[in-house]
Amino acid sequence: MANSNQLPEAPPSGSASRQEETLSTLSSYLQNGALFLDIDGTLLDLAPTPDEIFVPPALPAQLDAVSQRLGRALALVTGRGLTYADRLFAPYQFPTAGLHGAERRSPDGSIFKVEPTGEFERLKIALRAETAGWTGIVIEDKGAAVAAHFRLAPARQAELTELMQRFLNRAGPDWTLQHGKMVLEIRPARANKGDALESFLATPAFRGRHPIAIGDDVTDEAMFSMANRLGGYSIRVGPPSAETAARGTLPSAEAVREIVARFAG
Ligand SMILES: O=P(O)(O)OC[C@H]1O[C@H](O[C@H]2O[C@H](CO)[C@@H](O)[C@H](O)[C@H]2O)[C@H](O)[C@@H](O)[C@@H]1O
Ligand SMILES: [Mg+2]
Repeated sequence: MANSNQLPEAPPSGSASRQEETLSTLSSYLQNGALFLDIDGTLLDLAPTPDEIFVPPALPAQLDAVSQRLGRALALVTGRGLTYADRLFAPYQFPTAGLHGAERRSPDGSIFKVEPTGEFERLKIALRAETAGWTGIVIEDKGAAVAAHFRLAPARQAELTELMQRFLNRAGPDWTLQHGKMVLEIRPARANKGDALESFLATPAFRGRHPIAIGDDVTDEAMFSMANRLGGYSIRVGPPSAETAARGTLPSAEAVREIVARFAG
């Protein structure tokens, strides 16, 4: 799988009109839409490390207002763990898929979480120990997944990829290596963001609505394809890219937040 940072990008010409087209298509889909929102890089600006993200104070209530306008057909679909995602938008709680689709809180409030095995706990400790002297590498423990971030040490990408591949082999076939923005993650292989979107769409508040998936990274491609397949719309946040299943484009998380604020009323 290609690293999102290496995706070839389409020439910038015409990007303004593509954004206008995206906004007008989005507003028509929102009439009877169900929103599936990625968090990092889509709702929130990327930060140097996972815990340095900033949640604009107005955003949680605005998301709740949008959810209400959509008859509660709004879900967060993220690589973060479920508990972490909840903390970001407290006191509001949305239907959420965490760990790239492996964890879920369904609209009825029922929770499916993946508990890390003892062996996986030992693997995380070993990974931490092995990278302890690697200045700038940040290990993020997400329970049943673990991320190794190289945003602060980009020169280490190749050796970190090799190391994570070795740890993936040790973890076994129930896990997969997820590439992301300056990050490599070992995560449960059993689900992806597309599966999460499909299963939310089968629940009463979402059923019969047009799915709209908004994301910024490789992991969101599964959700873009699923939204397209189910008669919906998909938007990639970032510079226009030739290699995405997304049909629309928005330049930044700030642009997504502006739409959220406007639609919240
Ligand atoms: O699916 P998402 O909601 O976009 O989550 C994907 C990963 O996001 C986080 O990492 C990314 O954001 C960090 C904070 O801005 C940034 O420092 C890092 O370089 C990015 O890769 C998060 O830490 C991961 O657990 C998520 O899987
Ligand atoms: Mg993202």
